[in-house]
Amino acid sequence: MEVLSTSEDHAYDKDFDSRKYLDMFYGVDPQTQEIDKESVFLLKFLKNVFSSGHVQGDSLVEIGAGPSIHHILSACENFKKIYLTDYFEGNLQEIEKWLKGDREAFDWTPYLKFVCYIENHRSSEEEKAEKIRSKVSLMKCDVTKANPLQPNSLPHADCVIIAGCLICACKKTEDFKTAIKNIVSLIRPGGHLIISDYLGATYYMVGEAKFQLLSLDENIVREAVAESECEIEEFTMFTDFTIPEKVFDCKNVFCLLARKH
Ligand SMILES: C[S@@+](CC[C@H](N)C(=O)[O-])C[C@H]1O[C@@H](n2cnc3c(N)ncnc32)[C@H](O)[C@@H]1O
Repeated sequence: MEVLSTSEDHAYDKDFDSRKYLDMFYGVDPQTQEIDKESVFLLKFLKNVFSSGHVQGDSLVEIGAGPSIHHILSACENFKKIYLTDYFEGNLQEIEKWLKGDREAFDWTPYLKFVCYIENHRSSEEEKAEKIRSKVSLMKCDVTKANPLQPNSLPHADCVIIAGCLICACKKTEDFKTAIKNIVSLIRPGGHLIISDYLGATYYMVGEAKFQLLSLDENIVREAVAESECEIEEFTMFTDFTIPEKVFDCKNVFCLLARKH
């Protein structure tokens, strides 16, 4: 049975299967252990940002991290504390399994290996995993709230990452713009915002459940970032997808780095 969902009716609490999501979008061929081209694009972008030396500090917050840890594989070298946050408790529990070294946890080894390789082995896979385990705290979030971390709060962060979340959480362009303002309120002046998301996508599947997406274009993204007191420093796009259209009708994925005034 197909369930068509938006985050408005709390679809992510009801229908999102964290483990199925990981297996579908981040599982690798057991023989080759190769990660997909889109993840390669994103991890190289993040490696370049964090090895540049100008995006670092005390704390980094990832908003809407889902059940995944791969967006902080390079960032873990540059921050003392990292907060991985998501709307759905089940996603945080999935990350917790990995942090605790649970045998049932998703295996991020191919991603750790790849990032160590592109970073010229400045840390070993084990050292990187240990850094993440010692620095990460988990927290609930909701990008529709003026303080997305409510009822919690944190000192202003040096950097916030949000990837593949806003087109799931927002129904209209106006919601998208408001959500970006909410997220930017977590960043200190001069701190950085990293966004990665999809353009022109309208749905994706996790098992039998179908999730609606907000179809964005580049202009809306640029406008929303400009209206949130941030200036875009880098904007890059990837189009060579291998994901079947019946699973995810994505057209382009972008990554951007912006600095808060
Ligand atoms: C497609 S998943 C992306 C997860 C992860 N960032 C990744 O790239 O694999 C979308 C995520 O958005 C989260 N989400 C949905 N509505 C949200 C909201 N209002 N606030 C914060 N996160 C939300 C979901 O719980 C889910 O983890």
